[in-house]
Amino acid sequence: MKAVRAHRPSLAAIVVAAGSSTRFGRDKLLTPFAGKPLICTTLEAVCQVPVRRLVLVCRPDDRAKMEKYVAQAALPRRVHVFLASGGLTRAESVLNGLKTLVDNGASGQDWVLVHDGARPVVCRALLKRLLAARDMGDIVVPVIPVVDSLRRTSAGRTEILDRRGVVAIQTPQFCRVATLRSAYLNCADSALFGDEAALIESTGGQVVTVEGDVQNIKVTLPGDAEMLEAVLGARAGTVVGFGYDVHRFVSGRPLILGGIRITSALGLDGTSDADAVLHAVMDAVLGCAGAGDIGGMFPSSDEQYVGIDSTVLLGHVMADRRIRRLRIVSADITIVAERPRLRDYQVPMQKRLARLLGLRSTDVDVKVTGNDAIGWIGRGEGIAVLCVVTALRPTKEERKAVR
Ligand SMILES: Nc1ccn([C@@H]2O[C@H](COP(=O)(O)O)[C@@H](O)[C@H]2O)c(=O)n1
Ligand SMILES: C[C@@]1(CO)OP(=O)(O)OP(=O)(O)OC[C@H]1O
Repeated sequence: MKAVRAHRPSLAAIVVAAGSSTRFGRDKLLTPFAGKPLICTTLEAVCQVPVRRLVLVCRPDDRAKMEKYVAQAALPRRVHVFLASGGLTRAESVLNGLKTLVDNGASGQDWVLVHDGARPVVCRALLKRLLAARDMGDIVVPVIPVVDSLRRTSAGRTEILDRRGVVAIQTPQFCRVATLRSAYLNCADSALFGDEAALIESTGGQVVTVEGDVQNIKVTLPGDAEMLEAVLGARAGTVVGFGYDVHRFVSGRPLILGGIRITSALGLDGTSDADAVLHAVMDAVLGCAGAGDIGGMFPSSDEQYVGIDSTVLLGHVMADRRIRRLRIVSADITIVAERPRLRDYQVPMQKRLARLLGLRSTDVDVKVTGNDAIGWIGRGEGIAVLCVVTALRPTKEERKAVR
């Protein structure tokens, strides 16, 4: 989040994410959809065109979480992200974003895309249509035709509305920084306007429309969650990664599995804390990206890994560029151990793993089984863990955008 020096016209984005999610029922922007918090998907989507400065406008209470999600998002290296505080209205939030943009070196001649944080699937083709129409008016907006019949309801009575020529307005809305700034300066009450196009038009500016995209949905109602998952799933390909790990029981070490301390007379031997569950999970995650294994990433010959907490290693795996580009969708784990009894730890492990992987606990399954007293596992000499992780691979467009 460092300052950028002013230069000839460049592209910026303001993403407004300071709403209260009242109609959705929980904080939709921080909720994972198809394995990624919604806001990360939106930020990645808007950066499919060469954005240099990106202002994320959020509620002051969400600032720390948003900083974390910005760091998690797979954004191109050219993008400098700044956070701004939201206001009481959308207009106030956009104005705060605009001030932050200008304070961080954007010039009036720069171009800005103002986008709803809750529209995570804006496609590159739509962004390019906006950029191509930049000189045709004062602000460019995407629109889609209204296909349903319309009625206005009031006090129990309804009246038919003529839908001919009626379009629904989407975001991003695209204009010069100076155009947006002067619209705010010249408008008595910007809160009266629902979007930037209405505001700019009210001060005499010309609005240009381009074709929007029906998939560019604004996640608003609880039912939109399924629609969003379906759109994201349809756009990406599923990949599967498999992981396997074995560690030997020894005395004098704690037993840690899935990031949870287990009551046991014996622990597992290893360079690290020997958390075989996390090791199998990490290998499965890496497998989804074709990124090798943990032995290659964290060699046992390297002293820095002696006694290391495996949740720290998982943090490194999740922060790897190749992994950040994926959407981890599910993890299915089987622990093969004759003893100790692990049944009571299944749910705590499931919850811990879900948090570490950024998943809902229903997307993680932890199974435990013995080995019918057969062989080395049956004799209680060690344990084995198997794990399958599924993930969505980014679309070709997303891969091109993040180098
Ligand atoms: N270390 C273990 C192994 C098994 N369990 C629980 O017992 C069930 C039956 O185990 P099998 O060895 O017959 O597959 C298994 O589903 C687990 O619920 C356990 O708690 N700890
Ligand atoms: C976790 C690492 C870290 O050096 O070591 P160990 O704890 O020995 O675990 P193992 O699964 O045998 O090897 C993977 C290593 O990356």
